[in-house]
Amino acid sequence: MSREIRTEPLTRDAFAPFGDVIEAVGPPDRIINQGLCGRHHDLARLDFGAEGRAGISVFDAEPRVLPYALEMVERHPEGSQAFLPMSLASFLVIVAPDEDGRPGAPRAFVTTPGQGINLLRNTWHGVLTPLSAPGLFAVVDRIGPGDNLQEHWFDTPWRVIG
Ligand SMILES: NC(=O)N[C@@H](O)C(=O)O
Ligand code: NI
Repeated sequence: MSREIRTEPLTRDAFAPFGDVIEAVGPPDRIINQGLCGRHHDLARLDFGAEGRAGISVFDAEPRVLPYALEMVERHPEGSQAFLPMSLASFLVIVAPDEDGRPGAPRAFVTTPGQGINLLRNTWHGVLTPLSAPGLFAVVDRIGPGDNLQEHWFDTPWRVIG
């Protein structure tokens, strides 16, 4: 079985089982600030559980290049995790379906500049992978008690190609 994953463009529909695409697309839901700002409202299914709260952190991640060796995926059983780039640049988003507690075949999406993403709670995903510098992202995820990280290391890495 090929261990290659070809990247695909990020679309709302393709990503919906895994999370949300956060972007200003189409007409804004509301015009605010005396008509000088369009609000694209409530774009993500955030979830921090009963014992958690929302936190905002900044990730400064090293850029990766394709082909990219995907050695592991992880997931956060207690909450969602959103990545909002602090620069107009594409980045790689790798997710995988769950199959009886293990990740199935991963999918690799490439965002367009201006897109951010929100991962639903317990969604298998690769760690943050910018494709250019600076790899600066605002990250909205759960702050709270308990272990919110489960990792799965592949016996053989997947090879993500463009
Ligand atoms: N561990 C951590 O905070 N980051 C990862 O969850 C990630 O998805 O990058
Ligand atoms: Ni994560």
